[in-house]
Amino acid sequence: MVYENPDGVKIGLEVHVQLNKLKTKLFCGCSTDYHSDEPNTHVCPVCLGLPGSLPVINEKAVEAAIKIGLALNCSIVEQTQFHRKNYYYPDLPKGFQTTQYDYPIAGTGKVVIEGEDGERVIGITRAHMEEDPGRLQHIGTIERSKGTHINYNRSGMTLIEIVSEPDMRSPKEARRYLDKLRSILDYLDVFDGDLEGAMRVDANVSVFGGQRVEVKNISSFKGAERALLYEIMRQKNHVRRGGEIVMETRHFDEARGVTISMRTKEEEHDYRYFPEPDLVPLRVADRAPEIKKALPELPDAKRERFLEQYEMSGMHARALTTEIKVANFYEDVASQVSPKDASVWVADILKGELNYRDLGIDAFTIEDIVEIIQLVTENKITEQSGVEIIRTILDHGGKPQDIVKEKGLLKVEDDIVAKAVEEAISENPEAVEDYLGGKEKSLNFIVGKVMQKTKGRADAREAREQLIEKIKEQN
Ligand SMILES: Nc1ncnc2c1ncn2[C@@H]1O[C@H](COP(=O)(O)OP(=O)(O)OP(=O)(O)O)[C@@H](O)[C@H]1O
Ligand SMILES: [Mg+2]
Ligand SMILES: [Mg+2]
Repeated sequence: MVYENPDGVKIGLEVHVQLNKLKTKLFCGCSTDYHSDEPNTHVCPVCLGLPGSLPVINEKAVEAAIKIGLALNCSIVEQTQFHRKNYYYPDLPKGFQTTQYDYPIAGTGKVVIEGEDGERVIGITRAHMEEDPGRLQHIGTIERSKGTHINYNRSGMTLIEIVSEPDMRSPKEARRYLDKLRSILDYLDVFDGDLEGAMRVDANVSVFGGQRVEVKNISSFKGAERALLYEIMRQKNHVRRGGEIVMETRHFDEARGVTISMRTKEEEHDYRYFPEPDLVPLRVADRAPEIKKALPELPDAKRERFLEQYEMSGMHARALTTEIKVANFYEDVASQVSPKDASVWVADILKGELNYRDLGIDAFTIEDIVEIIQLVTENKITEQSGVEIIRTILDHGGKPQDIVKEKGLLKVEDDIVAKAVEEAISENPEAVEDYLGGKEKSLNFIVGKVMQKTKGRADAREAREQLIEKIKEQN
C-alpha cells in the first residue's frame, strides 16, 4: 500500500546529541560527569566564556564526530572550521556560540527507516559540532516566569547537531527516524541516551507546501511525536479557516501538550556568523579511513545478518538489534541453545517482562535465561512455568533451579498425563460427543478436567494435543 500523505506533511528534524561519554568538554578540561553534581561545579574560565580565555579542541570529540558522520553515510569534509554564531542570551555569557557553519564536519548522508509504506530513506543534510550552552531553569512556565536559574555545568559539552532533509511524512516516521538515530548512536558507544538532555530535538514541520514552523528544544521522542501531531493539526485548522502559516519558532509545553509561539522569523537574530579566530581550521578527511575501518557492525547490517544466520522473524530481528546490549545478549544465548528458541525467549518473553518493569537487559543474566530455555526444551517444565521463573527472578531474585523446587514446577510424568487424559474422556462422554459434533469449546472443558487431575502441572497445550489424538483413535 502506498502512503498518499494527503495533507502534504513535511517534517525535518534537527537533533542535538550530547557526547556525554567523552571524559572532558569540547574546548576545556572540565569533566563531563556532572549529571548528579551541584550546579556550577564543573566550570572553568573557558566554558564560562570569561574574557581572555582560549579554547583548545578535544581530539576525541573530533574523532567521535567523524565516527557519527560515517555511520550516517555522510561525506567527511576535507577541512572543517569553527564559526562564531553571535547572539546575546545568558546561557552563553561570551555572547556567541562556537559552532560550525559552511564547513560542517560531515556533509550529506542518509538513514533508512521503516516508513508508513515500507523502507524509506531519510536524507541527512549535515552533521556539525558545536558547544552546548548552559541550562536555564525557569521558575514556573517559560512564557510567564518570575525568574530563572542558570547552571553552567552543561556549558561547553560537545554537541553534534544532525540535520535531516524534510523527508518525513508523519509524526510516526519522525519517531522511527529518532529511534533509528538513537540505535546507531548506541552502537557507536558515543553517548549514554538515558542521561538527561542526551538527545534534544528541534522539529520543523509544514503542511500543504506552506512555510515551515520550528518547534524548538523538545527533550523526549514521545514529546517530539506529540508536538508534531499537535502542530500539524493546528496548521491544518489554521489554513482551513483561511489563515496563512508564517515561519516561526514555537515552544512545546509538555504538560499541556500544545505548542506556543515564541518568535516569528522576522524577529530572529542575524547571527553574524564569522570564522572563529581562536581555532585553526582542522584537516579531518585524512582521519576518516582509519575511523571507518574501526566502525562496528551497525543496526541494519546486524539485522540482515541475524535474519540470515539465525532462524527468526523480521520482527524478532528488529527487536533484537535495536540496542547493542540486547544483540550481544541474544548472540550469547543463541550459542548455547537453539537460536530459534533463543529469539522467542529473549525478544518476546524476556524483553516483554523487562519493559513492563522498565528494566534493561542487564537486569537478567545469560546463564539464567539459558537454564530456563533448557528446562523448557528438555520438557522438564512448561512454558508457562518458564515465564513464572523469569517473573520471580525479576521481582524477588533467586536461581531457576531453586525456584523450580520451591514452587514444585517440575512437570508430572508423561504416563500420569496419559492416564488423566483417558480418565477425562471416559468420565465426560457428553463433552466428547459435543466436541465431535463440532463444539470446539467442549474440548477446553475436557482439558480443564485433565489439568484438575494433574493439579495444574501438565502442559495444557500438550494435554490438548493428546486429547484430540485419543478421541480420534477411539472414534
Ligand atoms: N518546508 C519544510 N517543511 C518542514 N521542514 C523543513 C522545510 N524546509 C526545511 N525544513 C527543515 O528545517 C530544518 C532547517 O534546519 P537548519 O539547521 O538548516 O536551519 P535553521 O533551523 O534555520 O537554523 P538553527 O540551527 O539556528 O535552528 C531542516 O531539518 C530541514 O529539513
Ligand atoms: Mg539547526
Ligand atoms: Mg533550526
